[in-house]
Amino acid sequence: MRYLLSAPSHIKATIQLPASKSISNRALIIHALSKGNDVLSNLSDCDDTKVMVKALTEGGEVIDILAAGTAMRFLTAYLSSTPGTHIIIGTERMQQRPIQILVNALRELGASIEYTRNEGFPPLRIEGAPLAGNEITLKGNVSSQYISALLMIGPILKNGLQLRLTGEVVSRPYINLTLQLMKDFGASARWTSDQSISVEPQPYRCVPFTVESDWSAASYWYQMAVLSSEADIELTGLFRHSYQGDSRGAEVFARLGIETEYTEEGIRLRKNGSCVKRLDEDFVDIPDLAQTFVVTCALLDVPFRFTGLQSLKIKETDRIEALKAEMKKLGYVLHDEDDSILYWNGERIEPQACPVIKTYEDHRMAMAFAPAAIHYPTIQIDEPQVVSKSYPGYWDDLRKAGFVIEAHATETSSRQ
Ligand SMILES: O=C(O)C1=C[C@@H](OP(=O)(O)O)[C@@H](O)[C@H](O)C1
Ligand SMILES: C=C(OP(=O)(O)O)C(=O)O
Repeated sequence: MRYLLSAPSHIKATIQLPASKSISNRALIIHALSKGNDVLSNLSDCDDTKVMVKALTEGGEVIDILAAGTAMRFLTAYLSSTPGTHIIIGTERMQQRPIQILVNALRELGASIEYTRNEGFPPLRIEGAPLAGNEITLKGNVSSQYISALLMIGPILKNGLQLRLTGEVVSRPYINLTLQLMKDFGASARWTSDQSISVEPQPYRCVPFTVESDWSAASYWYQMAVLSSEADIELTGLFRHSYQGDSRGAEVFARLGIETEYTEEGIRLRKNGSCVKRLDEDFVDIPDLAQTFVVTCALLDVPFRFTGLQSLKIKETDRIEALKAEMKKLGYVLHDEDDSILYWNGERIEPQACPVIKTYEDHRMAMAFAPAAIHYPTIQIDEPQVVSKSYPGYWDDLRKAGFVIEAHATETSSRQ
């Protein structure tokens, strides 16, 4: 299936954003480890959280986490440290996303984990048992999810846990998010230096907890606000003092002319028309916003150089290659360097007359390219259902904001 999108001439909407999947999935693991009955409110209803809920409530010998990186990594640590034998599987892409750094660290703690297919990649066969804590050294420059996964089991390990991270730590705000949630649930965990974290062997306490809305999802609404000639958008469920690193998106969008006003319910976006001439930004802390800003800057005709993108190659798809290929369809020639930098100096070619944007089973390709309909009225988004990984209501929310969405069957979808 494909969606042909027609954007409204001006956007006025109040949108209840989905809950953060990163917070939901951490709260679920910690809640399971705290063995209490307190309620988690506003859990996400996205695919990545649904698979986590199912794994923790139904268990079962084979656990399929589909495309959820957080579920794969967090459950690997959780299942290793709790009794029971499980095989954890995922999509074809998940079988190409590395997990060796986490598996090796868990094995050092005494975990019993086997690769059932390819060394270093899921699926995994895990025999869970209580683990004893230790001091572990691991790479911090591949995925922060390995570190978050280990940290969350830290309080239940006999001697707690000391982690020493090597290399440039990527996605550091996600590690801080983990530490913050652990503290909210009564754990004692903290950075002891720039590259070391210590967790005390002190059990979690179960507390009622409300999940904040998703700041990564908010970024697509900022994008619509900045690309459209007039916009009045309110996003509800975001907190003024957010735990989420992607709330920094508000500061970056301020440089493109969007002001953020905090309200009782969330935030309101206003255009002020002042925009930088070029944007240079390091994305090492905010990798999930890279697609949003690549599409936005190009369409605003703002040349850019984005660094710190080294984790993009191992996400839902190789996002560096996907961005280059799909932006070319819209007439923008992007360049990459060292697998970690994307830049655009203003180079243009003739855009395709009716571009069909491939989404590569990556929700963020669909969500970041949809706002481009404001400038490209013939744009189509292929396999739009991919958004359910983090934001199942995305297309309904676009309709609410005045977009008209026409579904077209494609050969593959009409055969299904
Ligand atoms: O811990 C998390 O919730 C996440 C960490 C980041 O991954 P990496 O640490 O692999 O960069 C981010 O891209 C992902 O969407 C969610
Ligand atoms: C990278 C992402 O997710 P994950 O790694 O959890 O699959 C994402 O949501 O952009």
